[in-house]
Amino acid sequence: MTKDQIYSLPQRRVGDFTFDDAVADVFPDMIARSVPGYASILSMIEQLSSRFILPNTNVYDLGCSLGAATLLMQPQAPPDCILHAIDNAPAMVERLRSIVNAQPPSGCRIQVHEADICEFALDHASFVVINLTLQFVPIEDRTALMQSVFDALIPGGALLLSEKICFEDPLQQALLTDLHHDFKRAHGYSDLEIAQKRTALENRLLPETTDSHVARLRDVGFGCVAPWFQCFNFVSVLAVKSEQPT
Ligand SMILES: C[S@@+](CC[C@H](N)C(=O)[O-])C[C@H]1O[C@@H](n2cnc3c(N)ncnc32)[C@H](O)[C@@H]1O
Ligand SMILES: O=C(O)C(=O)C[C@]1(C(=O)O)C=C[C@@H](O)C=C1
Repeated sequence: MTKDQIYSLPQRRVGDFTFDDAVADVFPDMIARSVPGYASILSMIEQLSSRFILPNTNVYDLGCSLGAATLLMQPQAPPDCILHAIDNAPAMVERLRSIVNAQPPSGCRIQVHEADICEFALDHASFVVINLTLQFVPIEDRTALMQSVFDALIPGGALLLSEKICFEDPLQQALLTDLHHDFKRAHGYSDLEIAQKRTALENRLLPETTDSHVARLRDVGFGCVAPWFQCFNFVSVLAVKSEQPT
């Protein structure tokens, strides 16, 4: 795994964070050392996919990057499912296509799409994952996207949403941010790397509170909305569409 050193040298002007070739090359290392609980979330996506994915349905990984979640879900999916892995970063899509093409043919089909998840038509889905990606979608577009996920799900289908979050209480915000930075330091990032990446993400990654996410998911129609995981300022929520229309 190539080590993430993108922010290790001082930059005169830190530009906005983008999912370009440099990031895609180091992404597995970057995300593992930046998101506390990332491995646990992935492992639960694998477990949840075996429960929720049903035969002859679509499964979506929205903002799939290099397909970490997609590749864990594939063995859980019956062969007549189609697993759609969608990302709008060419650097991610190109690498994921090579990874998928290098796999021995087995399990359900994976279709990799280079597309904006806000414009992609979703249909007949049993399980949808949006892992650390809604945070990069403009806030004003998030409800429409969650509505399109809800509308595409079959009754009993589920959405797994993981996000970096913020807090209304300034003391909680400061403490959890500090703990996140301690986590990064403990995983080898310097204060310079932490500070420069923070600047790069400032206008790109717009976190909301857990309450805002839960309220939005309820508003678009989910009958059961269950935050099931939190580590510092990262949360994962499972939302299930009721079997009966409400
Ligand atoms: C933090 S990464 C997601 C990590 C990945 N889901 C995982 O579990 O490893 C965010 C990804 O979302 C993609 N992305 C951001 N906005 C998007 C959009 N509007 N449409 C499609 N992909 C988007 C980025 O290109 C990036 O690959
Ligand atoms: O490094 C951070 O502070 C993060 O917020 C981590 C985060 C994310 O949550 O998406 C940011 C950018 C990279 O895609 C990987 C992880």
